[in-house]
Amino acid sequence: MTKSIRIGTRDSALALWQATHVAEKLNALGYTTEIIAIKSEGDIVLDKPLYELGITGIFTKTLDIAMLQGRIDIAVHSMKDVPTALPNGIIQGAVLERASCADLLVYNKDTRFLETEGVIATSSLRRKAQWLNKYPKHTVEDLRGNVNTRLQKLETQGWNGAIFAAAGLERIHIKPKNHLILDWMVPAPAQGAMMVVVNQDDNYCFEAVNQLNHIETEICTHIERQFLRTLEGGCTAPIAALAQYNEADDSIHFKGVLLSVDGKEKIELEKNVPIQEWKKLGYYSAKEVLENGGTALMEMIKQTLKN
Ligand SMILES: NCc1[nH]cc(CCC(=O)O)c1CC(=O)O
Repeated sequence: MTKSIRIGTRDSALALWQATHVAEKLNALGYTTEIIAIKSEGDIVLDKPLYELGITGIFTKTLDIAMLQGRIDIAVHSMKDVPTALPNGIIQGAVLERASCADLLVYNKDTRFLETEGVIATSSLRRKAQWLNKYPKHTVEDLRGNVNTRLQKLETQGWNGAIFAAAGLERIHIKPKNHLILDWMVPAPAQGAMMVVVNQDDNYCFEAVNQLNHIETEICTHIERQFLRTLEGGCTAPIAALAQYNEADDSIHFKGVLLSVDGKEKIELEKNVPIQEWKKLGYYSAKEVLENGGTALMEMIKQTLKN
């Protein structure tokens, strides 16, 4: 029996690229596919920073509903936008091989402002906190919308620059001349990876998409998301994490960071462990951060974000 696999996606250029990428891979395996673009509320509600809306799954909510209603069979997400707890009835079918996980600064004129004072734009708590930690004299302004909207605003607003995920720009073939890879900034958990989700009891689609799973990326993103979930306990906070597999000695290198919203406080952790310990690495790393002042810092973050 063959059926056409209906691939749900948001309708931004980046999301459509990602869905098409998955469709092509499934087609190459002999599956028939169809892309269904659905407008997500994440693109519509723009009058408040996302964290103020108190919704962690703002980018994924609409597709989750469409899937639970049977309007689509699978959904393709930027994995960093997927809440660590999936809705009931929806499971992870595949994690695709990670592209670049780096953040990059697109600047307006030149980078001389880095040495002095400057204004950069981002809506990400993680990017803002890390930026202010490194450049305490700078100001960070809020900037939301999809990648194209954000680039347009950068041209007109008089900011010195704005921060983007390298993977997002690469996928839609945007290569701003004025850019700087922020190699010191720790990425969001699962940045640069894509997740395909399926209905829990849809064996046909699970079997199809699971063939696209990249085990190394699955393990590394599992560690990063477990770190996030253990630290946050359901609230949003400036958290960064990166796990990297080292083939030479079959080990995982992990880096995790928790910062205050103003970037003044930072708790960092870095470790190298044998691959065999991957399953609980995110959990133990988060516990270590919590014990080293992280519990108090999380409390402070909650208070700050309430106002
Ligand atoms: N929240 C928006 C979002 N979600 C995923 C990406 C880019 C692709 C990725 O990081 O996997 C972006 C854009 C950005 O952060 O600049």
